[in-house]
Amino acid sequence: MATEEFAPAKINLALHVTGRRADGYHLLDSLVVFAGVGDSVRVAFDAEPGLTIDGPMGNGLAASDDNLVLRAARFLGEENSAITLTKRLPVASGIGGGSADAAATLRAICRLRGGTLPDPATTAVLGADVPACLIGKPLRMRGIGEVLDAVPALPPAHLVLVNPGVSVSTPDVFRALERRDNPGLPPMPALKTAADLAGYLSTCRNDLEPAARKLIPSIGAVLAALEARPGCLLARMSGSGATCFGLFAEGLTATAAAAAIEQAHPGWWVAAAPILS
Ligand SMILES: C[C@@](CO)(OP(=O)(O)O)[C@H](O)COP(=O)(O)OP(=O)(O)OC[C@H]1O[C@@H](n2ccc(N)nc2=O)[C@H](O)[C@@H]1O
Ligand SMILES: Nc1ncnc2c1ncn2[C@@H]1O[C@H](COP(=O)(O)OP(=O)(O)O)[C@@H](O)[C@H]1O
Repeated sequence: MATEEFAPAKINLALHVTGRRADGYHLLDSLVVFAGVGDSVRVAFDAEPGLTIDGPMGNGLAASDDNLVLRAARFLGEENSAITLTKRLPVASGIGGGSADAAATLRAICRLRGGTLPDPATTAVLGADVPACLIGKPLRMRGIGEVLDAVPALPPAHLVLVNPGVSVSTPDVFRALERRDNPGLPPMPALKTAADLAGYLSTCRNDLEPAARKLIPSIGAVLAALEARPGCLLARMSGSGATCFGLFAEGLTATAAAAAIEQAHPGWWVAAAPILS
């Protein structure tokens, strides 16, 4: 008995920091989508228990007890699962790879058991991004990540994701914020085209970007490389960085932009993928 689940990259198309709780966690207002690039998690109940990590980004990620896939298995009381994680997303990069892996593990275990998924809000103990990753569809994320609302259908659009090869500590970025009382997302009008989506996003922000850019100056070069590509409608940082996305209307244009950036910057991680609906 085994099953495999896709763990798509989480992208914060907009991320406003609107306050701070007494426990230090930040209140967010974020438009979150998922991209057609990600890790894979394979779970088996009838094999030697443990975690095996492979894939191009597997180096440097320990298969230790605190790995989010093992924490997710323990959350469901299935610590004796055999799990293989194929890591394609860069670690600590603002696209929620660990949270996506945890959510994929929860989905895989529930599928194997033939049971229902846990209430997403209860999974926030695994990480603030895990509830959103468990739903895996475009949504508005508030609270510290546990308040999730559906958003009107987004138009078809493509992303080019670029990471300069530098990992970022999420707590360090939150600590470096100069303001924590910013306004929330503006109301979202009907968005029919990718250009409409870019127009709306241009009225939004990623409030973590200035702090992240101070810590990782190469984020500026990543944004400039995306903005310089033909067809790039808008470029922004995702999450606490350092991964940035460029928004494109056409898949072929996005693929061409990704190829050009990869050629010019061999040390960067680059991927082109559609926004999942
Ligand atoms: C910033 C975001 C935006 O989606 O994305 P990433 O950059 O991680 O992808 C998330 O809120 C990150 O979620 P996640 O990575 O699951 O965070 P957690 O493990 O729960 O928290 C890591 C640390 O970040 C800080 N933190 C996290 C979430 C939040 N709303 N406020 C915070 O202040 C806290 O210092 C916490 O100890
Ligand atoms: N399966 C996993 N994949 C990635 N990171 C993990 C995993 N399990 C634990 N971690 C830890 O979680 C931290 C955040 O990783 P990640 O989710 O990739 O960050 P981000 O949300 O910023 O993209 C890292 O410091 C990493 O060591």
